[in-house]
Amino acid sequence: MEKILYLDPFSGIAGDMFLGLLVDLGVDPEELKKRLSKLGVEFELRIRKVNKKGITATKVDVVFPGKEHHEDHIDHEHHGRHLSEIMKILERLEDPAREKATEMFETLAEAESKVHGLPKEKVHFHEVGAMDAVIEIAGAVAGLELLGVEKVFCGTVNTGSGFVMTEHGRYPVPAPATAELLKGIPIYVDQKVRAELVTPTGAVILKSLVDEFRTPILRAEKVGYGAGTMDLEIPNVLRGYLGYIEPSERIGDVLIETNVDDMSPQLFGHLMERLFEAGAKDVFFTPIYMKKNRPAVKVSVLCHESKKDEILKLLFKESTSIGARVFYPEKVEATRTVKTVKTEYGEIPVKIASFDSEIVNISPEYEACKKIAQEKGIPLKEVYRAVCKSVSEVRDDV
Ligand SMILES: O=C([S-])c1cc(C(=O)S)c[n+]([C@@H]2O[C@H](COP(=O)(O)O)[C@@H](O)[C@H]2O)c1
Ligand code: NI
Repeated sequence: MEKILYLDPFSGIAGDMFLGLLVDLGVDPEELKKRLSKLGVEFELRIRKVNKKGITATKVDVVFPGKEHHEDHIDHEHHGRHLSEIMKILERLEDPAREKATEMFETLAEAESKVHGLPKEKVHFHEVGAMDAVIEIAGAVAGLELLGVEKVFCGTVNTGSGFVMTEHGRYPVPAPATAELLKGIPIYVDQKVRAELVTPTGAVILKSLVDEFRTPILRAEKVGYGAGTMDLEIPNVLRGYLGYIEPSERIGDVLIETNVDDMSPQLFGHLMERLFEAGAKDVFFTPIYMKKNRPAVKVSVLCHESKKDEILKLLFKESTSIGARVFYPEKVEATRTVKTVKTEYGEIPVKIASFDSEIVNISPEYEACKKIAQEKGIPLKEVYRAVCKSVSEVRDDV
């Protein structure tokens, strides 16, 4: 069954709140620190239990040596950073975290660039947030991997309201960069909570890591709370449910099929393009022989049931079909997690698929293997061999 995380941001989200939630849900801080040590940045994760209006939550503070209280003064060593400097740091991560974290910082830079009318390369990340955001964003990606979360859902996001002091001066809440990042995400500006509940880092975590903004029917195995810094009249925490989608929810997709025996082959390419544009998750054509051995093509379209009518209408408009069959397939998938194995060429992430509590597939992370093959000047298949050798030796632990 698909392991999911459902976020309930009734008090918004910031980078530290998301990290606190992940630890509260079971991420091992040592394992998280180990993955983040690849950044080559000296920092500590100060983790403690706090009480927010009666709710016990986990608070994570990113602390840089000698900069114990960076909130009350601009920390000149971390004073503002340009995108290029930050990218060099994030490039030290291993895939898939590297790719996702760099994409998230690009997104943050694009928002800041749009708001201030600056080219992305000239964007100057706000002093206090720059290095915190690096750790918080890389930690968010690594933490989801460590929890084995396969899909993230999120409810409507409370942005808070009022004004906040930033390096540009008093800014409206949500801050302009936050508002830019929250485009397309369901939000509400809670006039009763006069505080900044969503920061740009929190917003980019939602934008890049949430798969669907809706409340699924789920069964939670764990409920966690990540604490924010401020004390508000509401509990300033980010709540998250770790669990599984309820079977009835799994019938989210429909499979639409129709046989077409009198349509010019030229039209099939256009039909496929239009179906994908309309939001089909997959489209495929199967050659078949119908009654009296008439050659034909079975057109199959997989889409979310909310798209069914739109897809059916398009199918009838763009093909010669006037009828279709609609199936409600139950989707069965292996559970996927990422683990790191020690090999003679160093630690390499492997993707593990399990079904019914049994490992059914193990595949080395291609980008990480390719990087090692290039660095060591050895064939890629040699790196794969070393991974398979290590996996077979430690299969029980993997
Ligand atoms: O970090 C960035 S890009 C940033 C942009 C803006 C603008 O609206 S422009 C404002 N801020 C403010 O800095 C603090 C910390 O934000 P983090 O995302 O770094 O936690 C917060 O008050 C933001 O509103 C940051
Ligand atoms: Ni700004």
